[in-house]
Amino acid sequence: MTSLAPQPLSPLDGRYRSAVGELGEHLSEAGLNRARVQVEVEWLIAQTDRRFFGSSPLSAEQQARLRSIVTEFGQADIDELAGLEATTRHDVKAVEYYVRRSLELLGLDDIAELTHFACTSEDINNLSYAITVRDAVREVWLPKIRDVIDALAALAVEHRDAAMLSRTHGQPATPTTMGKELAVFAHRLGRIAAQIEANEYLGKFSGATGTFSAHVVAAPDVAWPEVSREFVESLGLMWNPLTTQIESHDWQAELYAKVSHANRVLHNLATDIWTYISLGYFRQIPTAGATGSSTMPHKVNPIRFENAEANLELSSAVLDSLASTLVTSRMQRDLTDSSAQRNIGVGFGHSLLALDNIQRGLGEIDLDPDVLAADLDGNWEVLGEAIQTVIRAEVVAGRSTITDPYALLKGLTRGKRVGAADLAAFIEGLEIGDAAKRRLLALTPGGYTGIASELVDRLG
Ligand SMILES: O=C(O)C[C@H](Nc1ncnc2c1ncn2[C@@H]1O[C@H](COP(=O)(O)O)[C@@H](O)[C@H]1O)C(=O)O
Repeated sequence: MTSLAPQPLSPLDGRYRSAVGELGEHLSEAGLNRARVQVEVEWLIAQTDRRFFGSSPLSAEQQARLRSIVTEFGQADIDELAGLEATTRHDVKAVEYYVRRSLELLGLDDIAELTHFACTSEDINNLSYAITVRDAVREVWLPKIRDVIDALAALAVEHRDAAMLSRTHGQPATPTTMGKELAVFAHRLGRIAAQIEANEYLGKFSGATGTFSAHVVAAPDVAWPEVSREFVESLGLMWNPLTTQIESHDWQAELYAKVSHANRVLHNLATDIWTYISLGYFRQIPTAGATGSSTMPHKVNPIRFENAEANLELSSAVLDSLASTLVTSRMQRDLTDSSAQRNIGVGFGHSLLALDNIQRGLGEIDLDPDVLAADLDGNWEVLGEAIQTVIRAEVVAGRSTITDPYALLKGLTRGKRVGAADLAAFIEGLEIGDAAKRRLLALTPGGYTGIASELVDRLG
């Protein structure tokens, strides 16, 4: 048999590449290496700007040329780094050699020894992860979830007044509107997205065990913590002053817990829409040429929502695992974080894929008002709550002497099918005020939605 290898093992890099490829800009091996080069280059510029060890500030042109190795980082550089790592067997050392070679090519060999100066690998790695994860979240994941929230909000407004039977415990319950139910999800996801937007991205830059030992022995008079803080902040990150060799990764645990939370709410949305489709509330718009079932030609399956469900579970499994493992490291460091962090893109990739499917799925469903109306019309007993509540108010107001209205309505409706005529006859016979009676007689299941429609208007 002909060998098929090498092939991508992950579907994110195979069939789903087009949906999640944008994340690779940041959360791939190449994205990480480019950020590592950026941190090394910026550290060189920061040191020369401060004239460390008699060095001179680089000219604007020299700085621009140095920074261009970051902005023009491409396949040739990826390959060169792979070649260097094959020798060093140390990924960050390979980056250091790559930067040194770039300095040579730029005629800046005199500052070569400032490359990676006083740094441990984690000084470069933690800043690179903070940069790449921040950019992936802000430039890719958050815009996508905002697209989904916008699509949900638009559907909520569209179906603002579409009365729908509720189901609590799967049983017919006080009606609502489809718009209000979709608005609940938009509201929940909006809150979580705002929390994710506000997540902190911390960075440490303090040497082999977080003590600035090498820094101080090389230059005792420099205010190293201040230099470190300024450098970390210059990368748009928040300075972490107190760590072991590694950044403590608490910001990552916080972020992944929030994204995982968003995943679970999205999962709830996906399974609810799936259920509404199954009830016939939503029709799926068939795509020309597409097949639902390989054997049952009539079918249009809710595959967008089922794909999302599975990928949200996978994403949360990865992100929960990262959030859990990253906050522990034996004594001053072990390398488990390094191995685990290589899967950050997997966690975000499955979530992004699910968001893409939900977004597409939301664009392929049509509400069927006739099914909603028929379901409401078949469940007049849900008005039992309305009637017993009005009777209570009438009793308190002195217009009725009915004792235990709840029991009265329970006797009429519990576990029974009650039609419009039954209820009308029951209401006619009630000892309550005329206005209340008229209000109850005018009520239908579809009209018993409270202020569900107006609640949709509360969406920002
Ligand atoms: O500044 C340092 O390097 C400090 C050093 N600890 C290390 N810190 C960061 N990276 C390290 C460390 N050790 C190994 N490596 C490199 O990690 C890579 C692990 O490769 P893989 O198992 O493929 O994920 C692979 O490239 C390894 O070479 C220490 O001893 O404290």
